[in-house]
Amino acid sequence: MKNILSIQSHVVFGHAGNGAAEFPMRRLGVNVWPLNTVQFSNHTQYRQWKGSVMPATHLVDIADGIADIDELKRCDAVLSGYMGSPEQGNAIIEIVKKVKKVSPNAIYFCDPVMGHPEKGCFVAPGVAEFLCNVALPMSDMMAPNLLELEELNGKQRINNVDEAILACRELCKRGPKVILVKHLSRAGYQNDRFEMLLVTKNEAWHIHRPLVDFGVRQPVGVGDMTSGLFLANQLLGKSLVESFEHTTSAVYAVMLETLQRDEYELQLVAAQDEIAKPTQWFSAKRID
Ligand SMILES: Nc1ncnc2c1ncn2[C@@H]1O[C@H](COP(=O)(O)OP(=O)(O)O)[C@@H](O)[C@H]1O
Ligand SMILES: Cc1ncc(COP(=O)(O)O)c(C=O)c1O
Ligand SMILES: [Mg+2]
Repeated sequence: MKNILSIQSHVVFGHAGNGAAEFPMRRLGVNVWPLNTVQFSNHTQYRQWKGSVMPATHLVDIADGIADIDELKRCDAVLSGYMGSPEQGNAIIEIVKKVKKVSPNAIYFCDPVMGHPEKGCFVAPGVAEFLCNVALPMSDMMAPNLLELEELNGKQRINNVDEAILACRELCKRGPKVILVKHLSRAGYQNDRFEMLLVTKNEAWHIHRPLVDFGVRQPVGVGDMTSGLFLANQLLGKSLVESFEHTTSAVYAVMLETLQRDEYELQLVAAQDEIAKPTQWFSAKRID
């Protein structure tokens, strides 16, 4: 059994951060050790929430506790997502180093959540800089959306798929071996499809799925679920392309279930069999 130390936000009501990634990863058949960076009542796109950001020392403490019972060596991957502060980022990097020391093959998968102020997703000052300067060179895999990719690549605007591939290759030169662009949005080929890219030094793959029409109230946590599913697939020994295709297909099934139930929060439990074995399969196309 593979073990993922998943360091992300936790919401008590609904699904974002660990609350969006943990169950789908477990449903695929990997162990998850959730380490929560914040505990909020609900995700921040409700525009009001209660709760606390964990002190950075708490994160390292928990990892040290696992090391003290001599179990940190069984960690196969660290996954990081929404960070409550740049200090938490430094703590996460310290944890990654501790894990890699006792588990040299462990991978660090960084989902560089930077938020969308215009969408109501707020990230503390300094987190974006931390992700660009510190987390990027330490990570083995990264999963930015388009805005995050632009930010990581020196704030240069990306207008199309070719430019997105080039930007990913620039990131590959600085650390990560695999870049999953989990939402191409306006840089994609078509504006009536949901598109993603998978880029390594030598390959680039493109995939698309239909847009599901939620109107203005788009579900949150989709990025977190996407990163979690991709990493879980990788740890299960799937190829990059199969991981990419399964992730797209499973996320689409959850989106459909959510729309059919007329819900705002992702319907992870209702769609669990579809997460494991999606009925509709989307295939990736090699474009480079
Ligand atoms: N098939 C789909 N149809 C419509 N909207 C989708 C689909 N898949 C994902 N989305 C939405 O697209 C957005 C992706 O958001 P984005 O900010 O680019 O990535 P992230 O989820 O990491 O923040 C989310 O609001 C999500 O609800
Ligand atoms: C607490 C929390 N975690 C994580 C996220 C990221 O969610 P997404 O996967 O949609 O980027 C959000 C977005 O608002 C959030 O409020
Ligand atoms: Mg996101």
